[in-house]
Amino acid sequence: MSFTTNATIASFGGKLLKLSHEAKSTNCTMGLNLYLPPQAEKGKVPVLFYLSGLTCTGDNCAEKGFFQHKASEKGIAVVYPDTSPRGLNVEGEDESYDFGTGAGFYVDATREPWNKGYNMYSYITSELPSALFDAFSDKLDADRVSLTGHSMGGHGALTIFLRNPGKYKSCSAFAPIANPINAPWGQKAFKGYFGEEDKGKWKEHDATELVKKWPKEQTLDLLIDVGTGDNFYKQGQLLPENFVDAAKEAGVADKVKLRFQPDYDHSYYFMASFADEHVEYAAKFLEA
Ligand SMILES: N[C@@H](CCC(=O)N[C@@H](CS)C(=O)NCC(=O)O)C(=O)O
Repeated sequence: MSFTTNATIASFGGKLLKLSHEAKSTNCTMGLNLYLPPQAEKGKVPVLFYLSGLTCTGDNCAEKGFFQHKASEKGIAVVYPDTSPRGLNVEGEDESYDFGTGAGFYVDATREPWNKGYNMYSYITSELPSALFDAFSDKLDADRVSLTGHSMGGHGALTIFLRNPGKYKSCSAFAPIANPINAPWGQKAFKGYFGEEDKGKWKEHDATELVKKWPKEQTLDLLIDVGTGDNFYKQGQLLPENFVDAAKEAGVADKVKLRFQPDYDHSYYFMASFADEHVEYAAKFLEA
């Protein structure tokens, strides 16, 4: 599947490409940003997927997350996908900021009418990477891929990583929704996309539930930052302690690092402040 390049922007010595493509899984045209560091001019570079939070497109982090700074130095490409399908005209998709448009929650909906295109799990784990590694086969290394993300995207990064042991080199998260089945944002989304009957399905996309199933023989190394001034943390939307407690109970918490960063809020000032460290962290595993 080919991409249209809508803009090419110089950034930290590399190029930020504003791309769009027709996606089958989401049933619409999807926009995204791809940052190619200068090293991609000479050969394949590893790839870091940054999954965004509620209301975002691929632009928010590309413009103000400052991941390109360290990615350029380390020679890592960064993919900034969108957060949902757009313009499907599903009734109710634009009624609230935390469900529907901009709020795909990185799941494949099973409930009508959302299953017509709210399939962000398949899009992020399969269709988008296949299309990118095909179209940029001389620049992107399909065997070295890591995940990071913020809030709903932190939930996406953690759950996609935990559901696919061995597929990704590393995972980190900023203020992730770490136990969505026990938080208002997650409950609203899972009720809408899966319905209320099958709570087993909810658990399949809950990081705190998934970590209990992580294979003990495989080291679980995660970096999670949460700001103490984050109102969504204070409101119980994120619940990172539940995740760490579950990892401890499952005996896999040795390398799960949860850091509370004093005073930081939920905004991109927070991501920009720690972006270098998260790229540095991914670089270790990506051998970049
Ligand atoms: N609009 C929501 C907040 C949504 C929100 O904070 N979204 C975060 C991700 S969960 C974000 O990154 N927003 C876009 C931005 O700050 O650029 C509200 O008013 O409560």
